[in-house]
Amino acid sequence: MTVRVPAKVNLQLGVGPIRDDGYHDLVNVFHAVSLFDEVTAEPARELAVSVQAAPHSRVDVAGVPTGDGNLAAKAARLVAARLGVQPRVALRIRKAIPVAGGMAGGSADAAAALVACARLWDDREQPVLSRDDLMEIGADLGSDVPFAVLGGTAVGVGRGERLTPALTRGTFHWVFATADGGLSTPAVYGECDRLRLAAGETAAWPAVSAELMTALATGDAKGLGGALSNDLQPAALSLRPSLRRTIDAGRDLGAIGALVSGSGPTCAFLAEDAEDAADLADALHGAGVAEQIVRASGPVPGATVI
Ligand SMILES: C[C@](O)(CO)[C@H](O)COP(=O)(O)OP(=O)(O)OC[C@H]1O[C@@H](n2ccc(N)nc2=O)[C@H](O)[C@@H]1O
Ligand SMILES: Nc1ncnc2c1ncn2[C@@H]1O[C@H](COP(=O)(O)OP(=O)(O)OP(=O)(O)O)[C@@H](O)[C@H]1O
Repeated sequence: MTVRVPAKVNLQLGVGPIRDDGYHDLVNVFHAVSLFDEVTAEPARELAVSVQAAPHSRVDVAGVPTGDGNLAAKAARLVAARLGVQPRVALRIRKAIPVAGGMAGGSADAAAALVACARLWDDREQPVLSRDDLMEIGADLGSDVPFAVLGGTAVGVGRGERLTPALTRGTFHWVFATADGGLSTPAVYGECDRLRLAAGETAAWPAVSAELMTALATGDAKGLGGALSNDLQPAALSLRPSLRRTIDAGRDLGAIGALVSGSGPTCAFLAEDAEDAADLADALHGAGVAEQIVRASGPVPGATVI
């Protein structure tokens, strides 16, 4: 049983006030792009996880846990518990999504494991667990996991786990610049709070950008490029100042939108069409401002059995 699962970029990440549980209320417009991890689930004597870079990808998997710390292992345990079976499965993860890169790679693997294990253990005409059930289980694993199950483009509120699909038209063409070494998501949220406090700002309640929704619904790439926003970007730039040079290079080289992806350090650039994306990717490669340059398009479906 093999499941393919996409990375995400956040088209709008509005970060509201910090809540009593330590999370921030968000307006989080997720967009799934064609950069995929694959997770294969096979019956085994006991739960085991192996991780490798996908063929032709140069993802550094050294920091990814292979034991119970792996989000895919946690996902398998939760599905087994819900179905009342033992989690006797070997999970083989092949990663093309950068690790700790702000593209939700760990969440993607968790979503893939949810879908794969449900198929393996709940294989009847009327499955006990629906896609909605898997998204609900996923929310306990991480705020980004439900979206990796759903895919497409969607607006997330609460911690980002309560999702509504968004209307989109056509395909958007992206170039991603990965960085050497990741950024910790809690550290980036913490830096966002620190910067706001130091500036005497109180976090406003975020609202969905009408301009962004219109651009998505009409397939207007230029409009989308102008409406991209990420409240975590100042924090990511504060923790990794070299990203400023990457963002500026992308803009100078013709990107119609440029921002840090989620908590970073991957930077995302929007191009007008596939041809411009290829030119931009070549130019960014030549500029030497990133570890790797990767092209992808969106929206694409969420975790899918292949
Ligand atoms: C930055 C994003 O990737 C944007 O989609 C997400 O908001 C982060 O999602 P994630 O990696 O699934 O994060 P989680 O595993 O749920 O939370 C990790 C940590 O990020 C911070 N966190 C996360 C989500 C949220 N709405 N507010 C937060 O403050 C908290 O410090 C939390 O302890
Ligand atoms: N299957 C997995 N793949 C990658 N990292 C994992 C996995 N399971 C657990 N982790 C841990 O999670 C950390 C964050 O990884 P991840 O790649 O999900 O970050 P991210 O893409 O920045 O996440 P997000 O965009 O959701 O904030 C890693 O450093 C690693 O220790």
